[in-house]
Amino acid sequence: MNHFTQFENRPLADQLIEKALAYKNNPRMDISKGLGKRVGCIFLNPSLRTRASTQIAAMNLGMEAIVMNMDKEGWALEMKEGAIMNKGTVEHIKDAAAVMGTYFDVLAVRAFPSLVDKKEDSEDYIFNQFIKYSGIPVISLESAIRHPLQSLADMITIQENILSSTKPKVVLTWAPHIKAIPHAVANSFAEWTLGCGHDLTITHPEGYELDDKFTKGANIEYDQKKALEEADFVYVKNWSAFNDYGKILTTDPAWMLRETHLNKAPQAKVMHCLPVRRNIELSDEILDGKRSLVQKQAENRIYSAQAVLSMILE
Ligand SMILES: NCCC[C@H](NC(=O)CCC(=O)O)C(=O)O
Ligand SMILES: NC(=O)OP(=O)(O)O
Repeated sequence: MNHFTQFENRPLADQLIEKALAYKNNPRMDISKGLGKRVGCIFLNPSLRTRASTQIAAMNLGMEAIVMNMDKEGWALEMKEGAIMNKGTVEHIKDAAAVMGTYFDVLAVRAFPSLVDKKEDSEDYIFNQFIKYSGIPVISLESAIRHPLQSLADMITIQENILSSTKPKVVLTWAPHIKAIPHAVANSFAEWTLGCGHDLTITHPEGYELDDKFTKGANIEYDQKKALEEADFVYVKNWSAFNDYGKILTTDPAWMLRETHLNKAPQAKVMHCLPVRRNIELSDEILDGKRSLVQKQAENRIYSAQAVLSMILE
């Protein structure tokens, strides 16, 4: 594996899940694998889980992680080709990424979308500049359109919590939020869930259709109540509109998942990538109750990152 940016194929996903579970069982089994190697973790946006879990994963492999919060600690980066840099940006991505390529063996980058320029976001322009100019393997720590380390952790969590041998019914439900939120988590969750062969239903208010590049093969159901019937896993997430790009079309609180929504899904487990806006996206009763898998997902972020780093080191 060279870069890790998206779902590639089922055999690779299965291999990553298996590797992650082996590391979960024995986190330091490959403690010398990354000796003498460095991963640079570049954050253009805030993070708790991704930052800490990637560092722990690197440490478990004997690898050194250097974290740079570029939005606060680094020079403001210019991303535009041919820019005349007479304003706020200090250093061009060409120069900065090339330097990173000489300092690190692997680069890991978080670059959220603008939610303003649909074309640039859809091309994952900023993230791809790091690939283009660093010349080393790059891992996505959430780009404008995908969050593959989160999805890998989610697939591990689903696998650990499947009750029967039959195909689980997975439901991705939109939830209200006070801000315009990226599509990356929802896109990737759909991409990985479908890629791993699960049955996926997506429910959201009209106007919140995701890019169909990620949802082809899913059942789209606008009636949330109907969508949730007999669900085994319910993934709760807000995203802003994709068609009317970056807009908030509704904040209808009826879409916030509560226990009563799950009357017809007694076995349903509830997932969220965190951070979660309590009692806006998801109710306390669900987050603090028996259905919640959110802490297990967060824990699995370590092993998802460790499996990916390990495979890149090979
Ligand atoms: N990495 C996990 C989620 C990151 C981001 N959430 C946020 O920006 C939440 C911000 C807030 O709640 O104010 C998202 O959904 O893509
Ligand atoms: N789930 C997730 O990516 O969390 P952070 O934004 O805290 O890294």
